Amino acid sequence: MTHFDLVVVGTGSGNSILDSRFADWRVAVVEKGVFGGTCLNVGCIPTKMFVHTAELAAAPAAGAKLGVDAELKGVRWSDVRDRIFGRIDPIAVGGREYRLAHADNANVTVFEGTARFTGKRELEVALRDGSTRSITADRVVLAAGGRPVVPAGLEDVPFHTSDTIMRLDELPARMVIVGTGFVAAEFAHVFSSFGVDVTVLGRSGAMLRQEDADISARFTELARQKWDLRLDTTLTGSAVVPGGIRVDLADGSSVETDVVLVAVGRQPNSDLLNLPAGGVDVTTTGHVVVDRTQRTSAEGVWALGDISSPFELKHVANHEARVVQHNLLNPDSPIEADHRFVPHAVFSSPQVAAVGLTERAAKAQGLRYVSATQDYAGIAYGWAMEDTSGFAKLLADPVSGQLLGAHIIGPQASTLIQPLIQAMSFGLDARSMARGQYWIHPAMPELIENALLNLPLD
Ligand SMILES: Cc1cc2nc3c(=O)[nH]c(=O)nc-3n(C[C@H](O)[C@H](O)[C@H](O)COP(=O)(O)OP(=O)(O)OC[C@H]3O[C@@H](n4cnc5c(N)ncnc54)[C@H](O)[C@@H]3O)c2cc1C
Ligand SMILES: NC(=O)c1ccc[n+]([C@@H]2O[C@H](COP(=O)([O-])OP(=O)(O)OC[C@H]3O[C@@H](n4cnc5c(N)ncnc54)[C@H](O)[C@@H]3O)[C@@H](O)[C@H]2O)c1
Repeated sequence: MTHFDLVVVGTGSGNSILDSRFADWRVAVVEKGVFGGTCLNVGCIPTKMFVHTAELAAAPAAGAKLGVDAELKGVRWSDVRDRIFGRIDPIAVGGREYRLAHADNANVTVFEGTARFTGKRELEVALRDGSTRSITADRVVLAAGGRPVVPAGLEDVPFHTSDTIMRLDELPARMVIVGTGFVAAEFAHVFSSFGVDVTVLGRSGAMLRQEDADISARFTELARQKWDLRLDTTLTGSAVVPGGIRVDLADGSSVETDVVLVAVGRQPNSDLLNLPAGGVDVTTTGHVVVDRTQRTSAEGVWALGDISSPFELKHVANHEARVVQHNLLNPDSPIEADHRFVPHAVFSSPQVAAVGLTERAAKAQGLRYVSATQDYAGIAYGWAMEDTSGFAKLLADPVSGQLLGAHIIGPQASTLIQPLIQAMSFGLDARSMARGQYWIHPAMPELIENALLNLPLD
């Protein structure tokens, strides 16, 4: 049994905790998979590299209505894939090497295997070579993330998740995507832009239904023009058939495809950790229970990121890692995580970005609010793009002008949202934000300026 000052389980955001301030701590890092976790290897970073490439592939088709006749000659899938992972894989390898061998990490022991609790702050690691190691620690950080959920009905066919779909050997002609959330919206955009015939299956009647209803409705309407949307139905079964895979739906229809991508959400990896032995409580969804300082129910055990957060976003995992880092180093002056205004963006086509309350949530909370929208079509840069479907929607307190929620669907939504996140985080009211600064003309942020001015404040 080896004792450590600190054990970190998971090398996604957990890996960023360690720096020179821990140089005289005895630290163990446990990783069962690839160094760097989901975001680097199978999440945010490669997906956005594919999304950017998809936008280039889609551009010729979009040019025609502006009078530019261009043609997509082809997508060299294996070159795209190998360029992206040729950049990412060495980062994961380098991160592993750094922890294993660099002088900065003389105090760090890396265990490559799966950790599970055997007692309070006592862990057993099943190493990849088949052996086990028992370790104890004064402090444990759980940063073990989550994994894709696989629905029933796919027992008899091969299928992909976001973990594997980006490494396909070749681009298929047809793809069925099960799910209508972030992963479905982003990969439907990527693969359809590359020429794949995409079908999306959803249980509910809309895509991105967690978004504000106006955004979800607009996204669904646009998605229907590009992808075969089969909504309000569920997958009941599937079979391998000559030439592909048949997916059967509850409405009695079926779809034939070459590849199935499952995108129905993620579950925390808490079940791999034998948490009851460690005294660590979980919610009914399997998320580790944490207080505002990221402490779990077990003394000396902290958690961060997807294993404990319902947000399942990298910027949240990184923020929580900084909170845990501070609290490990400064136990007498702990800080709290700030989850007031957590933004997100869906990098599909169109992009969607949001922060704060949807109109549905504002109503449910009984808040007094006013709302306003501004179409891209009504701003000069929107004319330049000939955009006819994008808009921003703001919700604000009618008296104070404080923003309650902001929702954007359209080009560069993920960037345009940032000043609104800033305004909400620092309490800047809509009037001051609109008129207390210059807005560059005729740039896209005029969308935000006009949406702010459209708010019917008291
Ligand atoms: C396809 C996709 C796209 C995404 N895009 C975005 C995006 O654009 N923006 C955004 O903000 N977020 C995005 N996310 C979400 C983001 O990737 C996650 O929120 C983030 O990576 C979570 O970080 P984490 O450190 O909590 O967990 P992870 O990065 O998942 O790290 C957990 C690590 O723990 C290891 N582990 C698990 N159990 C054990 C165990 N018992 N013992 C040892 N090791 C263990 C795992 O192998 C893993 O390496 C995306 C996710 C996916 C799937
Ligand atoms: N741009 C980003 O920030 C980004 C991108 C990708 C993923 N992510 C993160 O990863 C998480 C997982 O993404 P996701 O798209 O898998 O989940 P999600 O929660 O966004 O969407 C899952 C969808 O699948 C539906 N669903 C659930 N069970 C189903 C079933 N049996 N059959 C059909 N549909 C079903 C749900 O109703 C939901 O609409 C997200 O919550 C997000 O936080 C973020």
